[in-house]
Amino acid sequence: MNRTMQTPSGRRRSISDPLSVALQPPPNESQAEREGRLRQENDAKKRSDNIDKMLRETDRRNRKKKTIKVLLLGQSESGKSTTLKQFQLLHTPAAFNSERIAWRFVIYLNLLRSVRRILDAILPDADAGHGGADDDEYLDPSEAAPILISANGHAPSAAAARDSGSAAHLERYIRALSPLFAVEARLLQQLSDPEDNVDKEATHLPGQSSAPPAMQHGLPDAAAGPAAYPPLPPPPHANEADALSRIVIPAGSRSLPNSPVSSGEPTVRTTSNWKKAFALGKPKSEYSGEVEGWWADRNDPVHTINHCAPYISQLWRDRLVRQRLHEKRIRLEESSGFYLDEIDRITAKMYIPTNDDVLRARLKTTGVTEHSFTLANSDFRGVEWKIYDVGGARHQRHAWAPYFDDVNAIIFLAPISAFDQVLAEDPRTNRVQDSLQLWKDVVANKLLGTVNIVLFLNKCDLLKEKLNNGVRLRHYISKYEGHNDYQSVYQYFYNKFGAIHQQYTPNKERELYIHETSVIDTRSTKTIIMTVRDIILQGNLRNTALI
Ligand SMILES: Nc1nc2c(ncn2[C@@H]2O[C@H](COP(=O)(O)OP(=O)(O)OP(=O)(O)O)[C@@H](O)[C@H]2O)c(=O)[nH]1
Ligand SMILES: [Mg+2]
Repeated sequence: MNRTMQTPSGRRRSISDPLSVALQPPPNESQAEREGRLRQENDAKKRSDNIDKMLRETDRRNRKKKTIKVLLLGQSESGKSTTLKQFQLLHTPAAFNSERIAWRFVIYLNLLRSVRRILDAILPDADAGHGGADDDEYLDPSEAAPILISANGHAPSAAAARDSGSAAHLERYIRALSPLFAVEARLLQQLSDPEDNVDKEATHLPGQSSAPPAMQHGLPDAAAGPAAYPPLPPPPHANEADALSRIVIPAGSRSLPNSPVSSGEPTVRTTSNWKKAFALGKPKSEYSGEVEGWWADRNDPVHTINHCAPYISQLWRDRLVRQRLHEKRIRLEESSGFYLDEIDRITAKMYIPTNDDVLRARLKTTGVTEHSFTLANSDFRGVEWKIYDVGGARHQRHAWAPYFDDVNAIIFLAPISAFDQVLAEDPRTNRVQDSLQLWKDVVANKLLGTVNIVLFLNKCDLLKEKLNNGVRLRHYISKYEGHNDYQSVYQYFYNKFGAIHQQYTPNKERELYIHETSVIDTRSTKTIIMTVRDIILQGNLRNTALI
């Protein structure tokens, strides 16, 4: 049976333990020896306690300073910035709210881009420039891939558009909406960084025209269209026409004024303080940071946009326009920054973007954006998170590598709805193919061998919609032999991305976490972000042997 003894530190030790035996006082210890020994033992205990305290303190300080760096990767339009917005909404809602009003301008630009896409499509003889050939959407990189959906090999029928009555009818929209081009040019100029915008081309705006004054204000020419078509609505506030731009499109014109950026996509350098520049006025509410009063400013773009709203609305609902878009296989509903179904709300004078509006706004990233936060209610209080959002277009990817050195986790976004689309920067490359290649490069990277990787198979909402609309995966991926329903297609992509990781990762121990996401959906994304946060934290702590 083991006996026990009490040490000076109060711990009980078994005397069968050799250390305990060695610590036992000599059997014939004198009183003086005993006092000396106890003094020594007490001193040793004090030193030991001090070391324990220092270690605890160092541990606490280390934890406090611990930073977890997460890199968002994926091709352009995969949803990286949208994911970052979701992190902001969850962790720094006050900052998100204070920036809300600045997004109004990006949303206007997105709306105007949709209008431009439609007008481009309905221009008289717009097919002429294409020589009436088969679909060649992918031949012109300036044709934004996310909007133009891949061809199915049939030449579009332009019979209806060649009808002269319908052409005149469609032309009237172009004239009625021409004031919007000046607004678009002005907003793009304000938002874009001229040094940074590689897409930039000369702004080309027609000068004053000899068109009748009514047309100069974008008012419809009632006599121009055949009676079979409903007349365009009268301007809602004719007295505001003065504030409208004077850019006009001459009748019969075959081109629109160029967008100041060739891709028509607003881009902003991440270092530029565009949100502040567009914040306008002083915040009114401490909670929302929302401001009021811009509608009193006659120069605010809302006046022109609001004035043109009924025409935009009619354009979007027009049977002939829809037919033209259908012939050209343009599905604006599936494109980024689509607001045409909510024109009245978006163009209202006192419009303030909702969370969903901000999440759906499209602003291409150049450079790198950093977002930091600490978790307030967590066992791991004091851990600082830094999320890095990068540009995903090909010419932006060189900026990723410097972050590989000390990143702790990667969230890779692959928009699997894009199986029928091509890259805007390279119209010969299918977007899912590009995602798979990029994924392979990331998972095979040796520098990232110990980094936690989370994969978001994103834009699942659009994937569902696309498959429901009858778009067939087999048409674009000939090897696919499964059914064309959502579950089968999702599983196919799940397996494909998973297999690449398994095959190419330099770290066979690494666990891969795959999530089915639609990152514009706040509720589901919030849950996913919280799960991912815990996975990353635990993985990282395990790596650094903190637990
Ligand atoms: N319907 C739908 N739209 C999405 C989803 N994720 C992102 N989007 C939209 O797609 C567009 C592009 O998303 P971004 O987050 O800007 O893409 P990005 O990866 O940051 O693109 P770059 O900055 O060019 O690298 C935005 O208009 C988003 O609102 C999604 O899951 N579903
Ligand atoms: Mg981005």
